[in-house]
Amino acid sequence: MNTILEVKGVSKSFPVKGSFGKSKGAVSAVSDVSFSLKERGTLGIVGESGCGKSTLARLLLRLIEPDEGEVLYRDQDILTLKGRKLNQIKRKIQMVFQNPYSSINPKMTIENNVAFSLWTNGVSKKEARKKANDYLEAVGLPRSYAHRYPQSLSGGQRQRVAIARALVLEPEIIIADEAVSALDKSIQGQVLNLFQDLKKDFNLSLLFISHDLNVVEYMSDEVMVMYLGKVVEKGSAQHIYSNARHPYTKALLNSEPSMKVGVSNLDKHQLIKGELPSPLNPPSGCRFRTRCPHATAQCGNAQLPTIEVNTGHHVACHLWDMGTGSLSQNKQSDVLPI
Ligand SMILES: Nc1ncnc2c1ncn2[C@@H]1O[C@H](COP(=O)(O)OP(=O)(O)OP(=O)(O)O)[C@@H](O)[C@H]1O
Repeated sequence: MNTILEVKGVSKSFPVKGSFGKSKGAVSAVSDVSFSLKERGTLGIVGESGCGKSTLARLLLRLIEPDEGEVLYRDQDILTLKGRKLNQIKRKIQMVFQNPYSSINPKMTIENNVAFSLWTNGVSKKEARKKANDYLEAVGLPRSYAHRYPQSLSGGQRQRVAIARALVLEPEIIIADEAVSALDKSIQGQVLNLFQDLKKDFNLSLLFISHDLNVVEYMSDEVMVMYLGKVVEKGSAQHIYSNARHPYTKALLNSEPSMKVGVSNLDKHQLIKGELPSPLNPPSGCRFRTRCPHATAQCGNAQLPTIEVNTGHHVACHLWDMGTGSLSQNKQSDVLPI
């Protein structure tokens, strides 16, 4: 499969001001992140709240500008583009946000919500409405809903409208940022299946951002795990879920209750030890070292390499082959039971 999007060494810090506007430094939200998304593939991006997932998504859409790095869409660095050329590519990358209650306009009918971006791109009202109705149907909403207002729809139905609005511009990439997190568990599955169907029907490539490991496993061919703005591990979903090598990935997997039928791991459901360090002053070297039960003095070394432990499976940990299996096999004092 060809690469459709390649991200190289992207970083973003936000300046933070204290009282009287005095600078308190900068939050390192995304630090030297690189990955590629394959054409018609799904890359899941996973990590705890605050690890930089949404900042990364906003950087890819150029809603904010990175401090450094490259974002290549079909080999073209979109960070260097301006005007019409940039707009053409921006249409090809669309986003579905977490909250369907705030992301669609409550004062517009559903049809107009979907048609709006076509009007602003110069499509006639008649043509835009026709297309909007086609895409509402594609996401499973009856055409009779077209003249309704968002208030009359459930959360799942609103998210379908948000998906139709993203699709109507005929993108090649959809970035779904916590797109099912605000929905009831019973509705989440339907929306995930909708993404899977649409991906096939419209030849889409998906960047699927979520803090929910079960959701990411269900959706993704490849997975990237982030911690405090850094990539700690990436590889095929199979490698990550069956043979995780970074202590943070292992800890995350151990803290997630499985939703697979017949699997009960609630008894080993554990929280990761310690507090997330402040992104204003992240630890040097491996940013997970302050919470890692295996950390050594070497982990503070700023030049720690990322190691390819298997084809396409990269781990930012020099202890990747310690063979400890999982945190559940460590001393009980290393982990906190829920
Ligand atoms: N505009 C901003 N100004 C200052 N700090 C910011 C800004 N946007 C994000 N941050 C900080 O950057 C870090 C990463 O935030 P981000 O929202 O990208 O994480 P996330 O993984 O998407 O978390 P969540 O799932 O909670 O949204 C956090 O420490 C956050 O407080």
